[in-house]
Amino acid sequence: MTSWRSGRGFHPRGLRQCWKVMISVSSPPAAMGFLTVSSAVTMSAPFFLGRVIDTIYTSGADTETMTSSLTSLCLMLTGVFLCGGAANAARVYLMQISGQQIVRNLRTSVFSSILQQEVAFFDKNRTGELINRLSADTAVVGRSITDNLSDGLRAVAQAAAGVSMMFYVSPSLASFVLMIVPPMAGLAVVYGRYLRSISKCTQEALAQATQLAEERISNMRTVRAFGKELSEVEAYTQKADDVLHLARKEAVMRAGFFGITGLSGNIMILSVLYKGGLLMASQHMTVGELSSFLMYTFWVGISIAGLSSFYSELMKGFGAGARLWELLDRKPEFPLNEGLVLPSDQLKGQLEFCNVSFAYPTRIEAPIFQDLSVTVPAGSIMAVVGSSGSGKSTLVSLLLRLYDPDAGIITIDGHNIRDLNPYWLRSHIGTVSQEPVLFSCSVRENIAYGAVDPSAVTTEEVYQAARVANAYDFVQAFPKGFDTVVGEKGVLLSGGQKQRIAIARALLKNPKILLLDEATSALDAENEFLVQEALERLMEGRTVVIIAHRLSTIKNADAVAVIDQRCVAECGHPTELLANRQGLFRKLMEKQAFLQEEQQQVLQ
Ligand SMILES: Nc1ncnc2c1ncn2[C@@H]1O[C@H](COP(=O)(O)OP(=O)(O)OP(=O)(O)O)[C@@H](O)[C@H]1O
Repeated sequence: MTSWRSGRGFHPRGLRQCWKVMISVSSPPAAMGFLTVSSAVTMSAPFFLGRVIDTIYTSGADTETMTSSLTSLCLMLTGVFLCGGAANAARVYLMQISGQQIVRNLRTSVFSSILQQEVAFFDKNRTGELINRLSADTAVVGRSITDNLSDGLRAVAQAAAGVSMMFYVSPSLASFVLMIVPPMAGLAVVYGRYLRSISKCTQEALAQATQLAEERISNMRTVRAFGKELSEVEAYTQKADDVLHLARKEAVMRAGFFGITGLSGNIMILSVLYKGGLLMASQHMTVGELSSFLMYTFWVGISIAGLSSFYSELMKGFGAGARLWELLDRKPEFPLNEGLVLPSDQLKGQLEFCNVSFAYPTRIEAPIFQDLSVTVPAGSIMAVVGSSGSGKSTLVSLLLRLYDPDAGIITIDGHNIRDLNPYWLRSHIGTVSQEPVLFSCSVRENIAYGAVDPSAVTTEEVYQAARVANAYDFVQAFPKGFDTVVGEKGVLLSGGQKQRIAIARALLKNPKILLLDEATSALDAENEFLVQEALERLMEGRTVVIIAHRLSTIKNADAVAVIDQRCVAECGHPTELLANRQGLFRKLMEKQAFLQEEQQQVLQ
């Protein structure tokens, strides 16, 4: 965990982001108006109340004059107070609404910023941490610049008005009493800095706890299978203890700070009574003026306490916000929607890797490819084979431009994919992975997800894609048909069913290029036949790169690329490669045939 002492002064980037968030909402100007009215009313009250007291004292025995002055003053004050109450209610309402708008804008900006980042960013940042930033950090920042801001501004306005009125009523008493303000302000700054750094550490500790919980809950089946529930609770408790430890430190500081501010407030009142009493005795102050002054002292004391709390909340927000500003300011390595857009109807789909070298950014010391070259002619099927970990899936990731090669280029119809608009590029590439990911929504929505604009997809188009993918019958057999919700990651479906929904999704996209990762896990004979048939229909008329695990798929390919030692070791028609007895492909196939034979024997 980072040290809580690491906090520094205001960061201009934080202030800039804060300002952007603030100006993204519309109601603050009106709220400011109501704030001014309600503060003016509140701060005029002590002055008029002093007048009422002086009226009572100076009218002597003339009860009639006193009654009429008192009545008119009280009626006027009631009217002013009513206006003040209404203005205050309007201020609170508008600030609450602005607050919610700010949190909403902050959340959508952070979510959008996360989704714009390149895939390598997600290799380095853990999901739980990002979710924590989106939910917890935005809430802390939002609270600190919204609910808190309204009360803080009110405190500023009231403290300023109160101090001015104190000088107006008695300049000498005001100068005496306000000597306490500079040391208190110094204390508040020190306290604020402490809070900001500790808040940053608290958010980091919370993020680690969320990360652990998120990972374990989403992989609950594994936790259960290994019987690790208790040890996982223990691990989570340790993370929660880290948060508690920081909260204790914050509580000690908070207690000290608020104890000192409370004491200072009382000392201020006592000083006013002492010095004011002396001024009254020397006829330099009336009883009404002393009463007004005392009330202003109260208000200023309350406002200063409000200001300290505003400042400390703001500092907590800055602490939590440090991680958010980083994310909001982060520019993705490659923008999603810039670059060349080719006429889609002229796209043929020829793929070429030219001397590609690549290492994952998180493991630059272990290159996956070195000078890898291979060509996939338009409309052909290229099967990619190789031992586990040789880089077959990496090849697919590079084609999708999830990562950029460190050297060499990848082209589509002769165009370097780095020059192409990534949205356009991906709209022409369909993928079906080994374990297709479905979202927790209906089958219909999952299939329509493949289209550029899912809302424009008709029911008939969804049905047609499902029919071609051999998914229509089993989906219709569900009680809610295509409206059946498939559960998180499609957990309510079997492996073969998920595959066929994913094929329907790819069909709806109608891509020119298809990247397939054949399922390694054995499906039952019927499912395998249905999936295979659906895949064959999907592949028709497209350029296909398939990470192949089955002999049948490999035999039907136009060419096979064998990946070994970080490059394409052999490439050619499967029968040609099989003919080479010393070849790598032949050895791989012999191994696979041997494994299949063993499998058959076990089944018999
Ligand atoms: N995101 C990543 N960050 C760092 N290294 C990775 C990442 N993804 C894969 N690797 C590493 O890259 C190498 C190639 O992985 P890849 O998944 O491409 O192999 P594969 O041939 O598809 O394997 P398999 O047949 O087992 O699926 C492996 O050593 C793997 O550990």
